[in-house]
Amino acid sequence: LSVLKAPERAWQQSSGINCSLVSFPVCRHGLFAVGSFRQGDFVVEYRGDLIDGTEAERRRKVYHQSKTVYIFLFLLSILSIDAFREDNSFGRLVNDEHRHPNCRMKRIEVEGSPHLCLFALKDIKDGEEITYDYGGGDCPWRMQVCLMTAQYSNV
Ligand SMILES: C[S@@+](CC[C@H](N)C(=O)[O-])C[C@H]1O[C@@H](n2cnc3c(N)ncnc32)[C@H](O)[C@@H]1O
Repeated sequence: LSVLKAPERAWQQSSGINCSLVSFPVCRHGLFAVGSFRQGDFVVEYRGDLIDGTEAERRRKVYHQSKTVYIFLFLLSILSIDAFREDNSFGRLVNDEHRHPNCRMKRIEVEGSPHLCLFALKDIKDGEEITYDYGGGDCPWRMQVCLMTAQYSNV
């Protein structure tokens, strides 16, 4: 495997996570704020294997479709974080919201290693779901929302 050097995680563990997990019937889990965040705050890291584009492509081919969604490409797809593993980290459980996300994914460098982290785009209240825009690509659940909206608009 062409897995790159494992990122330094100590800083994340010491930063405290003010989030909790909630389960849904449709999309399984989501992450919710425990306490509030201010605009610009660090919220959670998207943790997983740091891999290169070739390895990401290889994994896409061998994974079940439900797992490929955890491969987050960045730096023009040169690198990826693959969060397929159920490791009790919270970042991998954040759901997509392309219209009104409250967080944004940013790449930061820690001691020379890239990390993907969610930062608050606006103030987030206690109990609010943490979301970000997954970006382009096929997201079937977005289509379902559109269909529901279309049905309502015909009423
Ligand atoms: C990175 S995971 C997010 C966490 C996921 N809900 C879970 O329980 O593991 C991405 C998957 O979550 C689901 N998902 C994410 N955003 C969603 C949304 N807005 N509506 C419905 N399902 C969503 C989809 O099944 C998607 O493949």
